Amino acid sequence: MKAGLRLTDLTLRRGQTTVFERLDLALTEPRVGLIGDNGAGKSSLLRLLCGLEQPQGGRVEVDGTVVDGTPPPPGRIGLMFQNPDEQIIFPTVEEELALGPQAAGASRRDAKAAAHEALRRRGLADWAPRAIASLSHGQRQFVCWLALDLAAPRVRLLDEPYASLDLPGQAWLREEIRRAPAQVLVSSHLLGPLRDFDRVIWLERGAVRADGAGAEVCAAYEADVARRIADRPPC
Ligand SMILES: Nc1ncnc2c1ncn2[C@@H]1O[C@H](COP(=O)(O)OP(=O)(O)OP(=O)(O)O)[C@@H](O)[C@H]1O
Repeated sequence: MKAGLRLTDLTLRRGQTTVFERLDLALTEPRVGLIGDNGAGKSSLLRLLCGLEQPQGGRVEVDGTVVDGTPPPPGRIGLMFQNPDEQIIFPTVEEELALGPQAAGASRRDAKAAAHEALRRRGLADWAPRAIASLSHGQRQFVCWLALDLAAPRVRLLDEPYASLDLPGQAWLREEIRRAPAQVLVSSHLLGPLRDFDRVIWLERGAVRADGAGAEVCAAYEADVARRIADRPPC
């Protein structure tokens, strides 16, 4: 079984909108960035990879197994949602963080202990009993990352993980991603954290516009955006 992600001849339509038409991609690098304008297809790609969306044509494979809509086994692939409220299901931080270890077979007690330890190591021990409803949007994003980290899937998909993080939070998450023992795909409008990735894919209306080293692809996208802004007719 070959480790990695593969999309073959993939077509996705939503109503009248064709999101992807016969897209082919093979992703084996440990860090892959996804960039592009709103609506380019970044979230759709991540949702296809974890089976939340089914294509009309083609195939999605994770580590050689076809994604067919049945839930993946614990430990294979996990998604950090763009909106934390779509991901978080429990009312308190410790319950949410205990979910991954429990799904992997830990007892309730051990899962809670793992949740507490993960928080303690990050200087957040007092978060354990907190109600999710009492956290800010950015703090909920922390919880989503920690939940994914405790679930420890081999592949981690992060959809706009920096969207609500302050500057210290962005630096914290960059470091967490750098150290994660997993393949990580990050969709982001914030380009800084992706520049040192081995591979960044620029999606444009569901097609690959550029694919290569992070620094080059991010610079090409920025130059294109600058051109488009310069070409805009004055208001
Ligand atoms: N629930 C939906 N129903 C119908 N069309 C949708 C839906 N969600 C997204 N789309 C369409 O699918 C296409 C891809 O959207 P997607 O959310 O994957 O883009 P994105 O690159 O993640 O955008 P953003 O940067 O705004 O998050 C767009 O044309 C969008 O309008």
